[in-house]
Amino acid sequence: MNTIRVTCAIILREGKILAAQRSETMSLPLKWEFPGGKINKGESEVECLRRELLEELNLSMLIKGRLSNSLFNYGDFTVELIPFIVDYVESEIILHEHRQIGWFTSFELKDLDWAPADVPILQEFLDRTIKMPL
Ligand SMILES: Nc1nc2c([nH]c(=O)n2[C@H]2C[C@H](O)[C@@H](COP(=O)(O)OP(=O)(O)OP(=O)(O)O)O2)c(=O)[nH]1
Repeated sequence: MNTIRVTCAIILREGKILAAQRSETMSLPLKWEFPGGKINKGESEVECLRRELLEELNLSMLIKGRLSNSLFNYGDFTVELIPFIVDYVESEIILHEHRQIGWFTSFELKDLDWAPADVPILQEFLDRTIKMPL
């Protein structure tokens, strides 16, 4: 089975978390996700995340930690989603691909319609923030 490796960022800013909604024309249309993207050949996970955040949102980042990878089989392919927790670095966010972004509390995040591969990651993140609030 074809597995694609995808990094993504849980971006924190003053107790809120950035989530991005995929556009109508992307795969998984209108699903919410953590921004990021596919790892290119020869690229490290961190290099990939840095590049994708700049390309998609014009955003710089400061890595704080990681969560567990999530494997999800979408039928034609499997995604291995590789999540990092990052601090927001002041910059003007410019949307290049997404329909919209929002800053949400942990509580609000649960109500979004997530890409399936994100669900275990969101759960692990929420479990952590209950033990150690943002
Ligand atoms: N960036 C990102 N992608 C995710 C998440 N959850 C999830 O299932 N995905 C999937 C969607 C895509 O199939 C793939 C990421 O690809 P991408 O964002 O670099 O590329 P793309 O939308 O152009 O994908 P595609 O049109 O080539 O299918 O991982 C997530 O939280 N963030």
